[in-house]
Amino acid sequence: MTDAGMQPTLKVEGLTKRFAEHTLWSRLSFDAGPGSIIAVSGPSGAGKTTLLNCVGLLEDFDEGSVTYNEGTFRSGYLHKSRKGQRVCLRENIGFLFQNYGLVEQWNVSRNLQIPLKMKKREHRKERDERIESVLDIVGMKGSQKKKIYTLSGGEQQRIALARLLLKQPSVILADEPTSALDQDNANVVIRILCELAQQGAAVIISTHNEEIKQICSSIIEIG
Ligand SMILES: Nc1ncnc2c1ncn2[C@@H]1O[C@H](COP(=O)(O)OP(=O)(O)OP(=O)(O)O)[C@@H](O)[C@H]1O
Repeated sequence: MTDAGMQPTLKVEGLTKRFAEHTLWSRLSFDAGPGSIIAVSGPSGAGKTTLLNCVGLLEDFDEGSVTYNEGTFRSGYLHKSRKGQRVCLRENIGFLFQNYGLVEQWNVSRNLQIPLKMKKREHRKERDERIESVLDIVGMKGSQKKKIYTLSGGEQQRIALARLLLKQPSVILADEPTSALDQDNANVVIRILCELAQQGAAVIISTHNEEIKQICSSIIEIG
């Protein structure tokens, strides 16, 4: 998944997840380098969402490790130190969820200021220009003042994509990002994820969608 000699952006080694006596998946290992698009595939209940949550440091796992450029997170890391997790989430990881993950009561512009604020204080004009530019890319030009709850699901997912374009995370974890969308909106999601990969992100997508699997450099089957 990475070129020989190139440092992977993300390294997953021997990852195992259990709920009580039930082992969801065990000893999963894979690398993801800049530009790679990896599908996570498997039947309903196989643990695709749980895998993305574990790789994205939102949920602990029972064995193994997840390594980003900043360091390695081993099983139990959530009980030890949350600082590394917070830095990694802020600097490296971007999510694209089925429920869009936006603050519904805020308008589009305020939602899109979150990644910009996290990076550095920018001048207002430059910030607004960048927001305008990414909204144009996702086909949502002029929507800055609209409240999120007034937008359709497809429009909300476009705003979530605009947020990824602003944040430029090195790893993007997308959980069934097209499952609730019509074909036009699904095409936008696929196009932007490909662009983000071309710009150097490693993209991991849980999906049942055959079109998405076709753009992936590899597929991880679970369950
Ligand atoms: N906190 C939890 N405690 C116990 N079981 C859980 C917990 N979270 C998830 N599970 C179980 O783990 C299994 C995998 O769930 P997950 O949502 O990861 O599957 P999935 O492959 O993404 O499914 P789908 O394709 O339907 O979205 C399910 O049986 C679920 O009930």
